[in-house]
Amino acid sequence: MTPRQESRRGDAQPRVAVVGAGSWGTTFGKILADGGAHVTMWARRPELAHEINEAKRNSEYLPGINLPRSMSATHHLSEALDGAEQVYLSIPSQAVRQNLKAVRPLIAQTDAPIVSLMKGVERRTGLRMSQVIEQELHCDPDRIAVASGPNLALEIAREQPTAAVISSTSQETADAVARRARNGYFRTFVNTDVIGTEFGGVLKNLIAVAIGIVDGVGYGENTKASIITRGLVEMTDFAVAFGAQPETLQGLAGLGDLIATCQSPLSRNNTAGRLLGQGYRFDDVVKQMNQTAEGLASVAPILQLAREVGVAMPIVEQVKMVLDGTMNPRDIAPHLTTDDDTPMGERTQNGQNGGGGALWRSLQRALDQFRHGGRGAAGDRP
Ligand SMILES: NC(=O)C1=CN([C@@H]2O[C@H](COP(=O)(O)OP(=O)(O)OC[C@H]3O[C@@H](n4cnc5c(N)ncnc54)[C@H](O)[C@@H]3O)[C@@H](O)[C@H]2O)C=CC1
Ligand SMILES: O=C(CO)COP(=O)(O)O
Repeated sequence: MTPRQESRRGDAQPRVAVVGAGSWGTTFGKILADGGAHVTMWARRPELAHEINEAKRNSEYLPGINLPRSMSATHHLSEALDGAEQVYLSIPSQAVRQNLKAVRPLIAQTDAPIVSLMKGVERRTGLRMSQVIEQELHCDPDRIAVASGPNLALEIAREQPTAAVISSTSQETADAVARRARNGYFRTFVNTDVIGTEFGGVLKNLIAVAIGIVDGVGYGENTKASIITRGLVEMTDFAVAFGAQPETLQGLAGLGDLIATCQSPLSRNNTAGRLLGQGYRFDDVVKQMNQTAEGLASVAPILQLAREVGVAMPIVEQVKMVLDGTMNPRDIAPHLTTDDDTPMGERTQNGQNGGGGALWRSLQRALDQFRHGGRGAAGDRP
């Protein structure tokens, strides 16, 4: 039975499409199917589409996981997108623009929300994925949503209880996507801070690479806790400089994802860092990774963006030096090595963590409520 015929059987169910059948795309497809949708996956390789259809498995990316009957797959993009009321994208960030060129004519007649599940920036332009989508699909930003949070695919595929955040500049779009993408083990919160939500997902990957490096070297919990804490400061400074709400970085898409990714051996960014810390060269690490580690491609564009807005990112700078082979992984540390003699305050550049931070936050909140007719824009809300 073709995916189209199979989906006709479930016509009462809302239909959604997931473009990309790797570990996160397939897991998200399962989330949506377990939430009541009929899901059609687009897989680049026909043999993977065949395995999902016939065996209800994706053994390469999600070993041991049985997929729901209401999930099917095709390697024809047009079949996957046909009639979809929401479209989810889950392919490596560097391949998104090129794939969107094929998606565009196929969804020209619909106004289905487009949801980015990705956590990288485009290397060449430094653009976030929602910006690339807006450019390539020529669509209203209110139609675009992003999903983020502490979401290690295999744990969720095993139905371990997890929270995530769905963000869109349109509250209506965020709510519609959050309602569709939830079930008994996956709870979605919403916000309208797309910049903070996307940058949270991108930046935590870079800090997770740093954690992997020190883990590989053999350093212990003090080093890791120091990097996580100072890493969150770097993430917040960077994102706020680009217009994010600081609260978003304290939520699921910031601190939440930072904790999950830095702690888990399931994280590919963490794993790539660990190999570097063990002494493997960058090229060898890339060869060993058979799944996407977004952080490796995002380091350079993020540092370029940081320089443009004058934000210091000492930990990310050191990750780049280790990747480039210009710093011994043993020398990576949670401080700026060139600034050792100058005592620094611990707070973020926008004044978080202190009295100034509280004042800043209440001013932001007041402004925010004013802008949104009494409702705050940031903070993860059910
Ligand atoms: N795996 C996870 O736990 C999570 C991943 N993400 C994000 O999801 C995105 C996708 O990651 P994963 O699914 O984990 O990666 P993956 O490596 O498991 O799968 C990537 C998929 O994209 C396909 N692909 C690779 N190059 C392509 C190209 N040029 N054109 C079209 N398709 C291509 C692959 O065949 C594969 O199906 C990344 O941005 C990642 O940061 C977000 C949350 C959790
Ligand atoms: O984003 C993730 C968890 O939230 C997955 O992290 P990795 O891409 O490092 O595996």
